[in-house]
Amino acid sequence: MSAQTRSRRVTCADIMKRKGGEPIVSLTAYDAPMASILDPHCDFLLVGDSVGMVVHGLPTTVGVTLDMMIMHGQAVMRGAKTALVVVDLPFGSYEAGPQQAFESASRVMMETGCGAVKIEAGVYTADIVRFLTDRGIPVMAHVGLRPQAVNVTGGFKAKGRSNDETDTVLAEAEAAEKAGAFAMVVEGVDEALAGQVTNTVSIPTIGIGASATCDGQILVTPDMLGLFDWTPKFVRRFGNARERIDEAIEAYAAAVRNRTFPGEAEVYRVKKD
Ligand SMILES: Nc1nc(=O)c2c([nH]1)NC[C@@H]1CN(c3ccc(C(=O)N[C@@H](CCC(=O)O)C(=O)O)cc3)CN21
Ligand SMILES: CC(C)C(=O)C(=O)O
Ligand SMILES: [Mg+2]
Repeated sequence: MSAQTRSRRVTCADIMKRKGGEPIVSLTAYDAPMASILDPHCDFLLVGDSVGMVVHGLPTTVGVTLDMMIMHGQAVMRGAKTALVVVDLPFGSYEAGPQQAFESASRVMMETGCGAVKIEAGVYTADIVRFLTDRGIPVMAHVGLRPQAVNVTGGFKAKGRSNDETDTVLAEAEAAEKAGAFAMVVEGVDEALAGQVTNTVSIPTIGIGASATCDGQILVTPDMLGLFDWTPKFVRRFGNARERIDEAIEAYAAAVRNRTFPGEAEVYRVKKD
């Protein structure tokens, strides 16, 4: 199913079928109006825990709560008509084990109506992925650079710098696939390693900073729109939202100051009865 011609919502099975086929297009979404703009262009929308950084101004994703994810998930579901919606499980809501993960993931599914959840997968999360999948919750894994582990890894560093690191990422990917994940995000890994992961697993890989070897791509929407000054290596700015917004605000401020706003067309002249 290609974008724009869809008569029903994209499913996890649709995404799985795209392995090795037409690249999967995805972006992050956090609110209803933006979701409605992204929807016709994307196969799936991710309600990423990056919301903490790009919407709430937190320094990392570690402070994001399950309630925040549910509230943004609900908003995105109201705007996204046909794209699959995937919601990130935030830090602290699944790592304790399958039971905790099921409680969090089932709340997300029930309260938002989204189609799948995503977890940052270490090898240890295989049990969690299996437990959720067996009980009706589709899981997207997230391997490589795992932002929720920033306090252990000491920074957002690309993976693949040593054989050890390469083996770990491959092991994470294979564990997630075997445990029943329907797709996986591969973040911040060396191009050769991304190709190795994509060739090894039978489920689609969605890259972010992981080269064109992946089966699809994702970016943080405000990054690709050019809303921020920061540009890590993997981001391409497809727009210049910051300048466009700045121009509009500047024009508004000038119009207020010189009293040309509100103008003739923008005032109420109501008849008295
Ligand atoms: N706005 C935003 N965009 C993202 O892509 C994003 C978030 N927030 N928050 C959650 C994670 C964190 N991510 C990040 C954050 C920083 C770098 C970064 O600074 N990378 C450097 C160093 C890379 C290296 O030396 O290995 C770079 O220059 O790319 C990478 C990924 C990706 N995710
Ligand atoms: C960068 C993507 C994959 C993500 O996990 C997020 O936006 O939180
Ligand atoms: Mg995330």
